[in-house]
Amino acid sequence: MGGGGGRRGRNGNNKSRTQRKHFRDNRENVWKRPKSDPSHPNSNSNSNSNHWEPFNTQNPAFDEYYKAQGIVSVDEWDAFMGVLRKPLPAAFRINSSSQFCLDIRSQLENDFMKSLQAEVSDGDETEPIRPLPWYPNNFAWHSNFSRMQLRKNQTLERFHEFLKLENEIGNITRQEAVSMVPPLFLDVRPEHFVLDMCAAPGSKTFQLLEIIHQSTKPGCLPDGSVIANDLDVQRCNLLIHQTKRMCTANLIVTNHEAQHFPGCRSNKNCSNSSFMETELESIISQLIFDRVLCDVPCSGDGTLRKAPDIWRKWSVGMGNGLHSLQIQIGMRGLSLLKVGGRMVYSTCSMNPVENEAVVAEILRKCGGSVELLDVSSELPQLVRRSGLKKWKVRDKGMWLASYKDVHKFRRYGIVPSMFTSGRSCTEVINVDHKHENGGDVNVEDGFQPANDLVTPSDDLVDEVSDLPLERCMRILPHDQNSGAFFIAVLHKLSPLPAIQEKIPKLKASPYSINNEPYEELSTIQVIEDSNGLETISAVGRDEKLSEADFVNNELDGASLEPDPCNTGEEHNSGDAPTPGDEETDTGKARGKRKLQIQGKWRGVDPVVFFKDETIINSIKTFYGINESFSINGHLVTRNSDTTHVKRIYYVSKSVKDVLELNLRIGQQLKITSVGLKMFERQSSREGTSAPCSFRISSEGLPVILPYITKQILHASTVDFKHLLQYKNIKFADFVDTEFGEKASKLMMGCCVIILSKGSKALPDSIQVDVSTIAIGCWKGRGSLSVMVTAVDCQELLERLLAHAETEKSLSLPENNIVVDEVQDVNVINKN
Ligand SMILES: C[S@@+](CC[C@H](N)C(=O)[O-])C[C@H]1O[C@@H](n2cnc3c(N)ncnc32)[C@H](O)[C@@H]1O
Repeated sequence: MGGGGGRRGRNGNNKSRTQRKHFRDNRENVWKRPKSDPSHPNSNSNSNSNHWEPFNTQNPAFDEYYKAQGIVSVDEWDAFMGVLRKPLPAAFRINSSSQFCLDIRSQLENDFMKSLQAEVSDGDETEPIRPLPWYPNNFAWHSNFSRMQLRKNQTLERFHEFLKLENEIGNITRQEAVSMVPPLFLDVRPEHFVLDMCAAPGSKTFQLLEIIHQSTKPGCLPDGSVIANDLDVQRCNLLIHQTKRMCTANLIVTNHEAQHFPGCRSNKNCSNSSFMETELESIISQLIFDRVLCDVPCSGDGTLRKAPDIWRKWSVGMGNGLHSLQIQIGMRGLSLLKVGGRMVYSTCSMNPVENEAVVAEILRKCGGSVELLDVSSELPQLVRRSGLKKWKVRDKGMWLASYKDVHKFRRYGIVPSMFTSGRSCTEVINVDHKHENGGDVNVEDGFQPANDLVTPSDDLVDEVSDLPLERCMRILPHDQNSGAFFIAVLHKLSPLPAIQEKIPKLKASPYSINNEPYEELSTIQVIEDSNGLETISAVGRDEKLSEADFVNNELDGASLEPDPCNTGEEHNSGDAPTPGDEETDTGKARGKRKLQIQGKWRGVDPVVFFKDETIINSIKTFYGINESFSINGHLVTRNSDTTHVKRIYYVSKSVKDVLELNLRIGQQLKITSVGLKMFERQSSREGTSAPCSFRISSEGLPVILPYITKQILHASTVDFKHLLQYKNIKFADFVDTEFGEKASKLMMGCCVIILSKGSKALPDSIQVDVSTIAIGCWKGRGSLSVMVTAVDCQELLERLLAHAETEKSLSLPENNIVVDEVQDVNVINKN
């Protein structure tokens, strides 16, 4: 496929030596920051200089800590640190459930791989882009350019534009390569019910949804679904924005502390239920999941190449402070997992206290009901290292030989589970007494606390874990030019034992809201019955947020555009868009205002089933929606006053079941976002005279398309392209006059135009399939207008042109007409 290369005359073989050199120089770039940055050691705060200086990538505490942990051998240390100090190459993933995924892969393989090589190389063998060998179907790619280079280097402009556009549409997702790994080990299938416990900003949620949606036919929804949870409400909004590109009816976004995620147990025999007895038998009575992703908050030192500021901030305390929370989240995840299910525990940290120590403690607590899986045969091309069997604990400049030192040196916040043995104080002391009695060396007597100048000798920590921690995986940057990650795959064999635990007061984590600690001292009790269903009782901080939590809070993702399906959307005074400008209301200022409004109403607006028969019937009649489309019970809104509903969302069967459960149990689940926007009230000037007051939204169109029998027409390729280009065409101006006539006879209001395969408009009754391209339009008095965003129009046009160019290059005689149409479009472009 030709992509856009030919059209823009960027075939690249004529690049000058200077340009190539410029590229090579750029590739050796290091991160830079303004010299006047006050946090920079060499900064001169009075200087207005525009000079950029390399980030400081030195942190002696980091070196000392990791040298002692032995995550790499002494020989490798320099290579490891060398790569860690280099910027991270960009990586991205093709959305495998996108209609255009094969086209995009082919464009990368056949166009960009070659053209980029030609543009940038001068005998340089390094491939500018290449598929990640361990990712299935060549759907994930590594680029040797950092994000900064992609933005700054002119020779890469076409590729950068391609990435930007496809990312915005949702056909690709930029994501750090190693962050793509945990969902792959989760072994998710389309029928699975998956919990993503700490999900924001949502790149892994997106991957999970892709897997769930894989190979679903048009108009069908998968049986499975994903609940994506995050404690941080602003990051939840980023997640909603990310996953909106997926157009899914199988996602629920919630806002809970993962360690206290509600079990939503309902009493099936509850007599005041509004459900029929027969229905009760088939509905779920508690949330238990087939798969759980536990990608916990962590110190993040695996992302040093992407976020070099961590060099300055890093301290041993970051990992130590999160250890207990990580265990709690892991335990909660396992208690919500079905017997036989898989949970992946992962962090983007290299620190064993956040990794092996957490996994070891989870295994100890679960006492044989959970096993650590050996997944060495899965993804064999992914280079990874075995988990550590022993590690060292450090606190405030001191190495601690065992938990006994914690008391001796008054190290609060250090818990037994951080140590390789996982033993508590009493256990350690008992062991020492045994040693004394047996004539062994008394560790305490002989122990000299290490200080910052002393590297711990191996005999300080001589214990080796007897748990199979080597089955954990640590991905290190210098093995395959990536970031670092830690992954452990757990399998639940039987119900968890009853666990009685004291949870110590936790330090504030980097993710806490307004720097408040997550939890006061509390007691948690987990009791699991023989079916694997459990109850959890805990006393914890109620994380209700006040309006003040939102106001003036900038979001770190600059492109954030909150999704209207968030709480409070019905209270927003924004006018419904007029035909032709659907979903174009994405200005940042407006986004911020909406966010504040969402904050105000968060937790107040429940999700309600939309049951207004008059409206539903009017929609069904207007679009001729086939009876086989499950509509009743699948529509929800956030406004119980249905006369003022602006948007109606569609939910899959599995999501519907969860919502019904949540209603029965008094809305324990705090739902931030749910459903696929399917219908939107049309309140434009034209809309008031339309017989149906709801139009079909572009997100919902693919799901309902096979069931629409009225207000639908097939357009020839040329007329379809003209619609995308001009946005509004008078009936008399269509090339195919018959089509123009048919369009004029549609009812006033929303209609659907399908691209005919071939040059002529086909009969309007043909079946839709995965390759069907359709857009929502507005039939007005004298013309048709598209109701698709400008960026969607652009992407569709480019894709159609790319197809036509491929066909042209194949020179098939029957494609002559298509080629003419391409020329036609090019001529229009020039004008
Ligand atoms: C490593 S990030 C998750 C990245 C995410 N899985 C992804 O792939 O995009 C950790 C997330 O945990 C969230 N978090 C922190 N503490 C939490 C808690 N107690 N419960 C739930 N989420 C929490 C943070 O807001 C942050 O978004």
